[in-house]
Amino acid sequence: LDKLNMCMDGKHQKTAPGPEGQLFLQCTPWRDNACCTANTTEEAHEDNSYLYNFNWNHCGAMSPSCKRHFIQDTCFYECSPHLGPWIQPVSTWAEAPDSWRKERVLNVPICKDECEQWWEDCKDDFTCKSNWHKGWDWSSKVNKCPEGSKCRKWTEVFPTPKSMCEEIWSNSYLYTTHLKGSGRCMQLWFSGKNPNREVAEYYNQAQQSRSFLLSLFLLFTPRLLMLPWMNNFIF
Ligand SMILES: Nc1nc(=O)c2nc(CNc3ccc(C(=O)N[C@@H](CCC(=O)O)C(=O)O)cc3)cnc2[nH]1
Repeated sequence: LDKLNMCMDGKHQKTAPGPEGQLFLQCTPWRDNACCTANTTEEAHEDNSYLYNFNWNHCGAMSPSCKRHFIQDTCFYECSPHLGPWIQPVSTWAEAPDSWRKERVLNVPICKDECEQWWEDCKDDFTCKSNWHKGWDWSSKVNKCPEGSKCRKWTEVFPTPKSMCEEIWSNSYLYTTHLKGSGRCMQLWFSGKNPNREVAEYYNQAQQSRSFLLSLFLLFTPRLLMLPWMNNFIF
């Protein structure tokens, strides 16, 4: 399994990444190597698309400047072949019955400048919820604000860019202080060669050396000495 070139077992992703000739508009940067199909990328540009029947306009029409970021997020989420280091199994018993996907991404390091631009462009919009994954009223075909959550100013629901990027998709993203082009954060926007491969390489290395050090530690530390520390996990 190649963590640097794979697709998550989500709702719409392909089983393996590969070239796609005809990706649509904002998703075209992924055409050389993508986890999405052409159809998915067309849907990504629609309101209430069949992808998730998700209604961006749940508190009045979302502004075009804001919506383009959500379209780009959808392209990134559906098409990225370099999310391997952040893919996690969805444990149906611990989390809510999250049956619409088998895997998710957790803490993908998003570039500070992209997150801030996204938030700036949505500042004058409205929403009723900070987590858009859960708790909607689905009694009609699309999501509506549930009873008791009123539409509020974007900046009231999300006081900072960090709060928006991290909360909106249940910590899919981790806000960083790195800038696009640094090779230390994932970019939703790019043209030409996908800059996220080397970012995935960097974080994959870091994860591997951390788990190597942990295994050394476990190998050489007598279990009895660890008992007091193990109490942390029992109490
Ligand atoms: N970056 C990124 N990360 C994501 O995880 C992501 N996820 C979606 C998918 N969005 C959604 C939103 C709501 C429901 C939904 O059906 N919510 C139900 C609960 C479903 C369940 O937990 O089983 C609800 O209660 O509202 C599904 C997918 C779209 N873009 C993303 N973009």
